[in-house]
Amino acid sequence: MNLDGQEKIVKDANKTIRNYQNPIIDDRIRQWKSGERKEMEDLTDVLITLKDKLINQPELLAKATEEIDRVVGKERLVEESDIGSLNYVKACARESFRLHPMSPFNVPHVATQDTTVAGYFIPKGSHAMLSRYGLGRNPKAWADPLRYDPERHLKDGVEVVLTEHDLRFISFSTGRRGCVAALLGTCMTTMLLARLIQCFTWSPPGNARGIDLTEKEDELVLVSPLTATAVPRLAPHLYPTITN
Ligand code: HEM
Repeated sequence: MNLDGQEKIVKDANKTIRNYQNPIIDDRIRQWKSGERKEMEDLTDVLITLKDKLINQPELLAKATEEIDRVVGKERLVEESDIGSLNYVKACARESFRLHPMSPFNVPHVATQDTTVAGYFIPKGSHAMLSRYGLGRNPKAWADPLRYDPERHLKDGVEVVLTEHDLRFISFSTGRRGCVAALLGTCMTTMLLARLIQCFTWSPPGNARGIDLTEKEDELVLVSPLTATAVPRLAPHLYPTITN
């Protein structure tokens, strides 16, 4: 959407920020490469080491598969009634929501009156945009924020949900304009993920050793299209067939 020509304004603003930031980042990359820098100090260091951290982690997939096999078995497909017992699968979905929002910002909202949020004065009429990306990867809210770690959402005896009441990430937003269908969204997301895991054994394509998860510089999408090999792991009669 390019309402009121905002695309050009945002692109120009990004260009200004990049002109300022890039020399700092380039210098930091040089310091890591030369061995001059060894300790992570701030978000720039975290981002530079992202590529190493986002290696594929087959052991996590194995845990999710094990949970589905234990709760559901291999004789039937995952049903909605299983969702309450699939805490690890939901933790994986929740971790993906945190780390990989499908858009960098929530829909803009306009302040209808002067207000103060967390010490920041927001005058009436301001367009407020919440950064999903900035919140989900905020090192003050999340330890080791760029690590894909579903376990961080697991607490003994507590059912995992995809909403985040402390707003440390904002997939469904909140308040009067928050998503009215968070429960349905949770159900659809969990069912889809659980069935993809239950029905197929996933591996990198061809002889590749892993899947390249590097993100584009200015967008949240991957540099290379995501391709993976899926091999059915259930009895053939469990796969719905398409009939015309
Ligand atoms: C994983 C799935 C979903 C996610 C992450 C999601 C996320 C969101 C977010 C962030 C908003 C707030 C937008 C804003 O700031 O104005 C929103 C609003 C809304 N969502 Fe969802 N949504 C999901 C699924 C659904 C589904 C399945 C439905 C309906 C069947 C739905 C219906 C709505 C409606 C009607 C609103 C507008 C609420 C209002 O402004 O009063 N959402 N959603």
